Amino acid sequence: MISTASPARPLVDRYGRHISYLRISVTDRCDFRCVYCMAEDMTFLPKRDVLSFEEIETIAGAFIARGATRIRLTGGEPLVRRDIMELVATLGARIGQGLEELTITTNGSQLAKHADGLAAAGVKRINVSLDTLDEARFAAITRRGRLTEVMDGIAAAQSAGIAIKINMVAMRGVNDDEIEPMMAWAHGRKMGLTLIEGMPLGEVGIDRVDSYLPLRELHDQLARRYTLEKLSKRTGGPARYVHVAETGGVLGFITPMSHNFCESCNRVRLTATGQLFMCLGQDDQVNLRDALRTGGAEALDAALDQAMMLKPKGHDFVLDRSSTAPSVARHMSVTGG
Ligand SMILES: Nc1nc2c(ncn2[C@@H]2O[C@H](COP(=O)(O)OP(=O)(O)OP(=O)(O)O)[C@@H](O)[C@H]2O)c(=O)[nH]1
Ligand SMILES: C[S@@+](CC[C@H](N)C(=O)[O-])C[C@H]1O[C@@H](n2cnc3c(N)ncnc32)[C@H](O)[C@@H]1O
Ligand code: SF4
Ligand code: SF4
Repeated sequence: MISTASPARPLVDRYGRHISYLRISVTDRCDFRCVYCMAEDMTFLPKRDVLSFEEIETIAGAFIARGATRIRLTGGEPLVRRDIMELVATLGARIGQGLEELTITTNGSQLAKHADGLAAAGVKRINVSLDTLDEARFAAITRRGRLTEVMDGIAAAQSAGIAIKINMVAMRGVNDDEIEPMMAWAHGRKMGLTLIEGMPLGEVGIDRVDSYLPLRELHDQLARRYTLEKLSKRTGGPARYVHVAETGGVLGFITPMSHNFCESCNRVRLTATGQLFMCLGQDDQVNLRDALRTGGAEALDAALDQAMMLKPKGHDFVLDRSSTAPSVARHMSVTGG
């Protein structure tokens, strides 16, 4: 059951930033092992510690009561969690009752079977992660995935009327030769494309320094070949968008490494086991599962206040040869990106 008992006090951190966006990692498990996200051998969170759907709904309800208007389900791969559509349906029922948007970030592998259910629950747009259009390269980057399944998933979501943004982690020497083809492909199918700079989280399968591609540089290169018109459009996320006159599509840039966007941060992240991380790039956390299990709605509300006091100003990502360890030890799959 979703709690509505909390007082309607907005969530504002020490720096005056309003937190209106909750990202929920429903599982840290995944059917892929993308080289920039996970290691080949991963130790996952113990299943017994994972929040039940009822607990996730209660926590989501507490956020909505405190002014959160957007929820994104992520992971790991959110669509591999058993019975995930039950959670999607319950959260979707909150749309229009405080919640303005429910969405999901997915690798697309299970999308074909869930696209209609997502649309029926009120999901209007989703982000699908795809770094290449080449089958062999796709298999190498994901270490597991089959490109045709993702393509089928994308087609099913489009048929269900869901708008799609493609997320592509841009990596020098891995997929940088595919940026223009990916843009033509996505824009030709009425999908947005957002390029992402790799972030140093967790020990993984690539050399992050060698593969780092500064997107400012890339933007300037593209600007010599295309007419890039800056858009004021913001989704509440860190991406900056341009309209590409030649393709008629939208291109986004997420640049945590080359341009820090933390001053306008509006989000926090709940892990599958109920830890609330206040920043993707820091370790500050509050245990909402313990608060909920031991103290109920009141303790949960107090834990949200504590979280606002602990939210850091921003990340301290470092990417150079002098720092061999990743800036943050946990993998992206724990907090869901
Ligand atoms: N550093 C940083 N990166 C983020 C943040 N939010 C999302 N990202 C990264 O952006 C990439 C795309 O994330 P998505 O889950 O698709 O979300 P989004 O692009 O914020 O989605 P929109 O709501 O459509 O703007 C991932 O690699 C995330 O790790 C953030 O607050 N800080
Ligand atoms: C962690 S995944 C979780 C959701 C889903 N499994 C997917 O891949 O879309 C969320 C996003 O984070 C991105 N990501 C993962 N590791 C990253 C890293 N180290 N740096 C930048 N983006 C990363 C992925 O490409 C994906 O777009
Ligand atoms: S990026 Fe997404 S699909 Fe790839 S390993 Fe991480 S969680 Fe799985
Ligand atoms: S790095 Fe942290 S503070 Fe910066 S935008 Fe991301 S979550 Fe917010």
